[in-house]
Amino acid sequence: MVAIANLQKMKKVVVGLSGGVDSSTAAALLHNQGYDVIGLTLWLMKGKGQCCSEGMLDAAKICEQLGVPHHVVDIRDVFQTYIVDYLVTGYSAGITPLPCSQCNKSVKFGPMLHYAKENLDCDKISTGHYARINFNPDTGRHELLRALDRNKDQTYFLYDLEQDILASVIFPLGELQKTDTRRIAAEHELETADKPESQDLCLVESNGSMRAFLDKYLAPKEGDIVDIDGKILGKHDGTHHYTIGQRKGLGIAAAEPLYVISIDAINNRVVVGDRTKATKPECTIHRVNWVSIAEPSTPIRAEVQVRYRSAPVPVTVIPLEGARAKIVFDEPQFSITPGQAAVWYNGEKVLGGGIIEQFPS
Ligand SMILES: Nc1ncnc2c1ncn2[C@@H]1O[C@H](COP(=O)(O)OP(=O)(O)OP(=O)(O)O)[C@@H](O)[C@H]1O
Repeated sequence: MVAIANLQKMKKVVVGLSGGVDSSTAAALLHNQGYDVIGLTLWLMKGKGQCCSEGMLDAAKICEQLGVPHHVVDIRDVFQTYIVDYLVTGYSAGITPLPCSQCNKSVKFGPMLHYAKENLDCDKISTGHYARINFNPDTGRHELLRALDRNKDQTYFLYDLEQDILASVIFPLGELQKTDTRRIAAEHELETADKPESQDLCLVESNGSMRAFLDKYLAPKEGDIVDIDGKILGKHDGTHHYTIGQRKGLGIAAAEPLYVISIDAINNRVVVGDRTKATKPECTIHRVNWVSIAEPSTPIRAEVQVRYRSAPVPVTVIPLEGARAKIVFDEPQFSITPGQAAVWYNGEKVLGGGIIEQFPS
């Protein structure tokens, strides 16, 4: 009897439902596999209104279709602190923060697992992310691997998940192509089967643009656009409207294309220069999380991605004290942006990642 009770407990899973096709299909697949599925929708954004309630309603419909319970948890305050405040503080300090990895760690997976354990006596959670997890018995670590659908792979946003979370997560879509997901959703006649893709950044989706979102929190503040020698070339209306490597929207006529090469929020200046000035041979990383391997004691070779859609490039990663690392690129790289994540891989395996630090001025 004890063994059967344990088996039943093992099979329970809380599935994070956004109301989109990916999480709906993840729930349907787990339900088919005999899991005792419980749907959970996190209410994330303040003032988002209809868009959020549509997601919750669609999630509720999926749970009704599958005949499983649906819970909604209000964590708008957590989202406000970890995402909205984080973005506003970061942009005002002259960096370009990446909210998604932070959202996954602190807003989604952490609170979901906490709620599942505390309220539902359940220690497994699942989402519709495209990624894979493999337990390596030799190292005792849960490895994070790229999705088989490389175009949908979301490991860049998941590098910050720690071992205790990875041990509790199931990614049912990691081995599927997106076309398979749509087909399975249609076969199950899921309400969400034909729902359009959501945008990469939910805040942008609900505000029209990142600029519109930031303008709600940060007042315009006119300042100078200067070259590397401090010569004034134009005016800007707030350093938070700019990002490293940006070329469009500078409003400066010049013989050669100019790019943002640094953002000096303290002196309210945006510094521009030609493309060569926007390349860097190395950068330092903080808040490093080693994922599939333990922190090494010596430098390692890897391929790093410095933006979600950027191609991985060969590097040496040098571990530093205090959850930091230095990355030395084999070839200098364009547009290394403080605040964005650098995630390093060995083939399909995520070795580690962290946040790019500001460059010394
Ligand atoms: N508000 C939410 N509540 C619970 N889980 C969520 C929520 N938003 C996202 N998730 C989970 O995180 C996963 C990835 O979210 P993302 O925002 O990247 O959406 P997506 O890839 O378009 O997936 P979907 O099609 O399910 O919306 C979702 O598949 C879902 O499992």
